[in-house]
Amino acid sequence: MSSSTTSTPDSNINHASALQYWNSMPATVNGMLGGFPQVSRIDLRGSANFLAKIRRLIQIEQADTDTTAGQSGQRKSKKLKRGADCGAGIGRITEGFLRNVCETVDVVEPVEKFAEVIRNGLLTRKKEEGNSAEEREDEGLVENIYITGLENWIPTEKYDLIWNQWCVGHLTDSQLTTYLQRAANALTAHGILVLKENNSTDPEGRDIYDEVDNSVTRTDESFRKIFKDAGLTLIKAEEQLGFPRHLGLLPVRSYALRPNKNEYDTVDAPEE
Ligand SMILES: C[S@@+](CC[C@H](N)C(=O)[O-])C[C@H]1O[C@@H](n2cnc3c(N)ncnc32)[C@H](O)[C@@H]1O
Repeated sequence: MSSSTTSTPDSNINHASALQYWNSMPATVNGMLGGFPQVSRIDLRGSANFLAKIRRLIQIEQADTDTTAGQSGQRKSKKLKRGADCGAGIGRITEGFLRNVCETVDVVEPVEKFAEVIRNGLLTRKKEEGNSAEEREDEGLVENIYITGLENWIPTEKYDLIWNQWCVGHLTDSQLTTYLQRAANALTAHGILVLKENNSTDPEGRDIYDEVDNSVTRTDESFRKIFKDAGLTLIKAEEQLGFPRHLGLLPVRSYALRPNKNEYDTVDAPEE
């Protein structure tokens, strides 16, 4: 979320420096959001709306191939079986959004002190006398916690949803391309891969290297090229609206991706 930048390519990315930066950040929502904790609620609501739209698209596809589904889009939305919160930090997204849409969530996060917050938190808490009904309902939500960067994560489960937010800028283009391929292979038949990231607004249309947190902020065009290179189909892209203008934040875009499928091959300009 940092806004201090210089223009250099993604070859500047150095994982050790990025981890040093994140280890120096507080394990709080403020630390996760670079000093803008007030955008968290709007962001989480926007993510829930985006996912609901995607699930409607997928349900229509399922209904078309499933004669028991009845009228297109009439199927009831159930919780997804397993989701992944990638580059999860302290679990802000799992806590504020994924818990409402997934039965189980796995977490991928390279910084141990952030993962520790999730491990010791409410979402993985064991049943104890005195816990409220709401707490018991969440018991066991987080199952696996992988302490690693996405460039090294080899999924061993199948996921209905793999959510990546404000973290893939720590991967080079080639790492991101191969990571997306691995993640796509770990999706269930109707699974969805989502990236929600800042977009570069460089007037020359370049990706921007951020020397503060050691990440690259990509243009919308760069993301779409990487998705294509990874063999993925972009089924929907949408800009997050509603962040207070005076904060001067970069545009944030959500991308929903699936492995290339014949029925989507004609979609070359996804609806915004
Ligand atoms: C801006 S925070 C976002 C955290 C969380 N996604 C959220 O939105 O609250 C960036 C996170 O990316 C993590 N990160 C850094 N390098 C990473 C890598 N190579 N792979 C995955 N995550 C990484 C950081 O440790 C940090 O938790």
